[in-house]
Amino acid sequence: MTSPTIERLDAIIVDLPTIRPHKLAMHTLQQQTLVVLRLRCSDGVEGIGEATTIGGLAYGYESPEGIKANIDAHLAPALIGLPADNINAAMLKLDKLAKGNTFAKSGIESALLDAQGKRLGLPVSELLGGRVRDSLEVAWTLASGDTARDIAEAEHMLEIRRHRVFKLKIGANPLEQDLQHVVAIKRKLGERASVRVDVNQYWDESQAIRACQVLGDNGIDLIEQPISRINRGGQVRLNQRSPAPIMADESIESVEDAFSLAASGAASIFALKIAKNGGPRAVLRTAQIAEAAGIALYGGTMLEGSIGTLASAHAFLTLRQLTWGTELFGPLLLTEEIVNEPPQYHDFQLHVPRTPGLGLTLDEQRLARFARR
Ligand SMILES: O=C(O)C[C@H]1C=CC(=O)O1
Ligand SMILES: [Mn+2]
Repeated sequence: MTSPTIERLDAIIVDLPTIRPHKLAMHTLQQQTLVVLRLRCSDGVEGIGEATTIGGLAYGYESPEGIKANIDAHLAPALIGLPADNINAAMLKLDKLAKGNTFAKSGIESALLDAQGKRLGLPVSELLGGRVRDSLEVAWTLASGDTARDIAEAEHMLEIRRHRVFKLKIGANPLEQDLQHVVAIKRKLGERASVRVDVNQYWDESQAIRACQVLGDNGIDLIEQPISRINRGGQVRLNQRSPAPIMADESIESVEDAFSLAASGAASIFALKIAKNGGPRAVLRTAQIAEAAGIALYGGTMLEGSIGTLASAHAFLTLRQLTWGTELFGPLLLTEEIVNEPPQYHDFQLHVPRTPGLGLTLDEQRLARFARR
């Protein structure tokens, strides 16, 4: 049997409004920009993928415009004519051709898996070896910038049984103000919710030493990326002395970073992100490193829309342990949807049906409406 070949790969930049401003230490999102990938194959099958980052170049080394330019000029031409059903061979060729570019590679790997799943009638989770769960706990990020508004938002999420785990974005304000904000929210929610913080690298070690102590003493369950990814020694020391566990996020820009962090003992939890590792298969390599090192796992997001969220979810469904759940809420932050099958969130979980591929089809009209011209 001859293999179908890859005929075309298009990268489309899509701008979608958010339900409210989303304040991170380095950037406030007023809208989110997705890069949607369409991979067309000679057997008529189309795979879709997504390569999305946060805040242009404020968060990571790739911007939406850069992702598209590199795909158009370098990655797409290298894929044309390759067998569409050999994902190992296609990704190997891209790894030889391009250093880094994990966001672009993640979108492409997702699209290849989606196409292969549709071709074989199998969900992506089954292509990845099989799921061990059908749904994932999903945390919500409180990032309105206002304590009272964040508390009201959390109460509403508990009431409608959508989220009971909350991640607070801090780091941009003076330290004392941030600590008061977090402690006030935890006091109000009490044992009804797990409250965690993400500092997005904004503290230095001297601030983090005290802040981690205060947060741990006040019932905060997890502290994400308190200091710079560059300060490896500081991360190791904090991981040893913080009463609340430390999670690595920005520190992981590749599977190799994950190995090096595990070897130096710099975190007890890893945030898994397909975009940072180079795709749903690549992120499972980081998960395996963590498992071997006794590091716990959390399913992270780059605030992707439905395509990137489902690509992540299919990988996370296959994990042996996912102690800290996920934050796959990206589609819920957007006011508009570009797929025909919006992801299903209820009872604190994202539920992933066993439909072929990622289980999504593009809503062509809405895609055309929001695509950047
Ligand atoms: O983890 C990050 O740093 C990025 C992202 C994930 C959730 C959220 O609100 O922002
Ligand atoms: Mn983070």
